[in-house]
Amino acid sequence: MEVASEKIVNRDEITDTALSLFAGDDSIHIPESYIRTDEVLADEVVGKDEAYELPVVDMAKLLDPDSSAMETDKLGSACRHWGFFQLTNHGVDEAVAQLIKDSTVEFFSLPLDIKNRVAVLGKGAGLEGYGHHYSRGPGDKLDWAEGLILITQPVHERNMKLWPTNPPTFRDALATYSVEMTKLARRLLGFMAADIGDDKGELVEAFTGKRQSMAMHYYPPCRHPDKVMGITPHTDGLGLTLLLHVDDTPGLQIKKDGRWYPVRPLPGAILINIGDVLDVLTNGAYTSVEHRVIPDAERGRTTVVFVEEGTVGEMVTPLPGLLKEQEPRYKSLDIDDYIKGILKAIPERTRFADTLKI
Ligand SMILES: O=C(O)CCC(=O)C(=O)O
Ligand SMILES: [Fe+2]
Repeated sequence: MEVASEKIVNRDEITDTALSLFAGDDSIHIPESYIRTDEVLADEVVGKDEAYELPVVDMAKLLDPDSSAMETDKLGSACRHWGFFQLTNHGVDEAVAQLIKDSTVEFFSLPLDIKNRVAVLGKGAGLEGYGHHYSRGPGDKLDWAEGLILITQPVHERNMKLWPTNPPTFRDALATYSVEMTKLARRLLGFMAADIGDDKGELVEAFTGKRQSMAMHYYPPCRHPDKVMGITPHTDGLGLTLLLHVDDTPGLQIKKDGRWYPVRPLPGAILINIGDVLDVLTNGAYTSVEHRVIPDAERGRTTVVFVEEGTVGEMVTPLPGLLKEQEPRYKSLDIDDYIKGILKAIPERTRFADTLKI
């Protein structure tokens, strides 16, 4: 992402000390830079004595003419009220999903010097590569995780110096998985379009041929999960996010009405969440949801996240077709300026899309 080279977002490298810490070395105290107890405990986590259900959408029911309308309503309701859902029967090629899962696990288990061959290139050099997740205030706090972020589409924007060659399957896994996710996103967007009343294909068009990126995360277990954050609370700044759980370790929490709801990964499901840009494209009908990760006390957790951008031409804007019957709730902005805006907003922990609200 060329525009990402603005000197504003920082990703710290993973050091030997960080890895020993993550490996649970008792002789190392958790450094202050990882301690965020106040923030972790600030808002209530729903659970223990309260039953709750989070949205699940079934792709097989969306595709079946007998159940499609009802399931589309369910999809719409999840996108409007929760901004996320777990998608079952999604039809993703199992071998392709397995390849990216295995390659990711293998990558994170490699010695640090090999992983650091694709390390983040340092302050101001862009968001891609292996390292800590980008720092999102307060101060210089670090997330309890290793991450690898890469642009996957368009092909000419791939930064091959940062695409791991170890394990040898990784590059192929990334390329084939991104194709598979593109197909799935297309399909889902078609049902979202039906739900919001976009009968001109504008929503699918907005995502066709646009930039895509992937983030692989490994959240090591932490014996003090009330002290550290696996990923700082945020909304996804771009369009649509599709998340694959590599294991069944819990950790992701979704915020609704001021409380955190832990997600229990459904075996084989893909988790979908609405990013800020999709909120804008739907003129505020869909909600981008705040989420965070708290590491598990016992088990590591690995995820593979695919993100797709969406624009009308080059613009982040409500879909023109929707504005025939609705007043715009967001101003329009060129995607390059929008990305500059979100990069500036990341360390400030603000949601740049809010500045476009009318
Ligand atoms: O790994 C997860 O559960 C969440 C990752 C995430 O929020 C992101 O990559 O934006
Ligand atoms: Fe996210």
